[in-house]
Amino acid sequence: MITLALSKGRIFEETLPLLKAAGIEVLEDPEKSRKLIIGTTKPDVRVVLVRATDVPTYVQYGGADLGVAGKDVLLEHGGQGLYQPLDLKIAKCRMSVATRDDFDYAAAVKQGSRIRVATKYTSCARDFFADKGVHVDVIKLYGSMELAPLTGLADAIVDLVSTGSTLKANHLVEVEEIMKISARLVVNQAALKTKREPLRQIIDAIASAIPE
Ligand SMILES: Nc1ncnc2c1ncn2[C@@H]1O[C@H](COP(=O)(O)OP(=O)(O)OP(=O)(O)O)[C@@H](O)[C@H]1O
Ligand SMILES: O=P(O)(O)OC[C@H]1O[C@H](OP(=O)(O)OP(=O)(O)O)[C@H](O)[C@@H]1O
Repeated sequence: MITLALSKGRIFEETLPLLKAAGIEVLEDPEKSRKLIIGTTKPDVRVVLVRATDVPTYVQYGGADLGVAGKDVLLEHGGQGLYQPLDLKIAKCRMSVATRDDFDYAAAVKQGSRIRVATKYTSCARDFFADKGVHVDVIKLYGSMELAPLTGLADAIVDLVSTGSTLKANHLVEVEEIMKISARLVVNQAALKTKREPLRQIIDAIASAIPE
């Protein structure tokens, strides 16, 4: 049995066409069912539904043989025990710094002031500002980062941006891009040895279906 870990929502939706190219079709719609284990048209392949941030953990410890996770999630996890053979080029966005539109970020950075940064991505944020030589206090949040500068909790946030409409709706502006983000295929390193052939077949078929 091959177990694939996916998160509901955009990762699931955008992975479906890649799986289809590998001859794998999921038998149930996770938005309509409460099931966490879903069968596929391949009797020896099943999908487990986990939180996006839990995908690397499931694959690292062998709860799943492979999975799909955003680069953001993988960087925060650390990637230990994971083989990352493919950039799937799906769930594309960028990780950026954003502030209130009336906050002078350039001046704060230039003056060497200490900046308070709220984010779910504490490790990426720390690395980014350390490289720039900017002193920051990082505050860990689990969601609704946009609220932090509006309530005075922080001067800036590090969050994902795609169309920019979430920032705009909250009177925030993107002041610096940290990195481009897309989802990766991750594979358990031990499974790659014990289930070499079936995993190779899936990886190769997915590779040939990756969008340009
Ligand atoms: N607006 C976006 N556009 C494109 N891709 C995105 C966007 N937001 C997030 N992503 C990518 O999709 C992945 C999954 O995001 P999703 O919103 O489905 O889960 P989440 O709510 O962040 O996770 P969790 O449920 O663990 O909090 C992210 O890790 C990121 O790589
Ligand atoms: O630039 P935009 O196109 O507005 O996208 C950016 C938003 O997308 C993500 O949230 P998501 O929509 O996944 O909601 P979530 O908070 O449930 O993760 C991210 O956390 C931003 O808030």
